[in-house]
Amino acid sequence: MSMIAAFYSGKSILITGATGFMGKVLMEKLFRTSPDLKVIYILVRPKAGQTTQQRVFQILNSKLFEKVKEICPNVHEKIRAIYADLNQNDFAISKEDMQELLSCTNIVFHCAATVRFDDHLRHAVQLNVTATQQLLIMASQMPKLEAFIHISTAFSNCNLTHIDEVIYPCPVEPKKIIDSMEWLDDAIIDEITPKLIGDRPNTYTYTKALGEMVVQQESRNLNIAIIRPSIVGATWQEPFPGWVDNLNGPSGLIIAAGKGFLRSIRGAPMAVADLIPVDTVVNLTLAVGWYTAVHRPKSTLIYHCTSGNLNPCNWGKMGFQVLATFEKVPFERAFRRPNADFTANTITSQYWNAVSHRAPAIIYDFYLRLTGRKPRMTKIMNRLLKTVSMIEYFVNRSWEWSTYNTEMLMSELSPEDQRVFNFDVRQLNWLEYIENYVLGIKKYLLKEDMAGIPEAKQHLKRLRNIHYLFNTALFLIAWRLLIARSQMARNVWFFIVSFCYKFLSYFRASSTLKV
Ligand SMILES: CCCCCCCCCCCCCCCCCCCCCCCCCCCC(=O)SCCNC(=O)CCNC(=O)[C@H](O)C(C)(C)COP(=O)(O)OP(=O)(O)OC[C@H]1O[C@@H](n2cnc3c(N)ncnc32)[C@H](O)[C@@H]1OP(=O)(O)O
Ligand SMILES: NC(=O)C1=CN([C@@H]2O[C@H](COP(=O)(O)OP(=O)(O)OC[C@H]3O[C@@H](n4cnc5c(N)ncnc54)[C@H](OP(=O)(O)O)[C@@H]3O)[C@@H](O)[C@H]2O)C=CC1
Repeated sequence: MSMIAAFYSGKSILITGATGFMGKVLMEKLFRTSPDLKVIYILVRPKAGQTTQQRVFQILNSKLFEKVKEICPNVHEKIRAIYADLNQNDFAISKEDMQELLSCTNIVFHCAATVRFDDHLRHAVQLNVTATQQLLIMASQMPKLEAFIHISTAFSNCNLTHIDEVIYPCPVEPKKIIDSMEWLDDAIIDEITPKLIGDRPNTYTYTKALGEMVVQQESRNLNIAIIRPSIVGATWQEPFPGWVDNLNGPSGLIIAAGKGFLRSIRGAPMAVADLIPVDTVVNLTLAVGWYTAVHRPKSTLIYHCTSGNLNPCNWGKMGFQVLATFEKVPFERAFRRPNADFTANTITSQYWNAVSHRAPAIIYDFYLRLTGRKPRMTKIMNRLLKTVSMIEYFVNRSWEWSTYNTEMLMSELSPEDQRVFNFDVRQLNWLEYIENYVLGIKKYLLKEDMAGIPEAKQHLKRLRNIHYLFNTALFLIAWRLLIARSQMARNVWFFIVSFCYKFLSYFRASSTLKV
């Protein structure tokens, strides 16, 4: 019997960010392994015209929850969706709901965050710092609380190259930042943002670092742990391989490469691609919840959930396998044949951006205009280039994260728990994982049917022929222009033509002699 699964039985668990990528996998695993848990409270806001109940209904009826519904048929009754907006005071939770949360919650998993790299500092602080502070204040009023697990990111200290499982202080105190966001206007915040984030690349990593400081400062006598995952990718094994439902991390770029939009990215092929499957993160999170509640460590422990030091894979290997998978299972209706590569520096990157990204987009938009349709490719390309520019920081560097606490926890688990809550990334076969990831993107994100693969392959052949035709035409035009202007080019041309003529004549003569 799994001790961790047994621990969650009968518990009331509060999850923030349950509608997000990681939150859904966390809920799924909890229901599948501990169907006897009492209730999962989730803080949800209405979104995209859907009420909180409709959102929960949609999640429970998704493919991700198919197994859960077999194991825990009354799962609908065990989820309590509480209307909440983490941007508001007291999260806009009603008095009755707040009372229930405070009096019943045993474990808190705080996953909610804004993960946008370019978020305005005010908003990023509100969600990643102030909301964390408020949740901790709530937690301190929960008499039955056994553990509070905060999800941060391994990149919260990406300004360092070696990162230990400790909290690194930021120069300005989070409380001062929170206060100043209340009275500074947007223009001033914009002006001071680069100074505040310093050598971090964006507001996301900066506010996640502030969030960790808040956790440390507000911990009081709570049992707290922090988990720092690196780049979270599709599921490795559970509930099935390759599940992914958003464009964050590499997923959006894999689509862009598979559809032929992304042809080059400035990156270091030998840099470590510190990807970590979402089910691995969730398994560690649940193990940490158990360990923190049962063993009550004296201080707040931080767990790195990374792959680089235990089972490294680099961007070159990853990109190569992504491209190899496109050969077997191409995406439908590609714009161009998938053929992306890493470039080494800014100059070559700008060259390829002009030649391989902007120029084809302009030509295609010209074609759309000619055929009476609305041009759209330049807009798509500009968006893609913006995304790429934000991600480049992470594909040009390698980091070393120590994993003492994570390895210590692994050794504390029983063999059964090590199997059911496996977070040993050394067992991960990267090539298999990446292939399943690409397949998962095709199935669950793009919702493409496997039956369409022959047609997708046929489409790629047509694109290849168009490509050859276009290049030949381009070459002939360029050559014709050159001949018209340069005596030297004319001489070369006549030399080649006469050489070919002599060559052919020789063969014709020798074949006549043989007869
Ligand atoms: C030697 C070997 C040779 C072989 C070579 C082969 C090489 C070839 C390469 C092949 C394939 C590629 C393989 C992988 C490449 C490298 C990937 C690197 C990924 C690295 C990620 C590192 C992140 C690490 C950070 C830390 C991790 C975390 O903690 S948090 C999680 C990460 N967070 C994010 O990823 C959020 C990123 N997103 C944003 O910040 C914003 O969305 C944005 C700034 C990107 C865009 O903002 P904007 O306001 O313009 O747009 P938005 O309103 O958000 O969306 C508009 C439309 O764009 C779509 N969208 C959104 N995000 C993405 C995305 N990431 N990619 C693509 N498209 C995206 C969105 O859906 C909207 O579409 P519509 O709804 O249709 O309008
Ligand atoms: N994905 C990754 O690569 C990594 C993620 N992390 C961390 O993991 C955690 C989860 O990330 P992930 O699941 O990928 O992120 P998602 O963007 O998929 O999910 C974010 C969640 O936060 C919720 N949320 C955001 N704003 C509010 C709000 N105002 N009120 C209520 N809820 C809100 C979202 O709700 P809604 O659906 O309503 O928008 C959603 O449920 C985050 O803390 C992130 O920093 C760490 C490392 C890597």
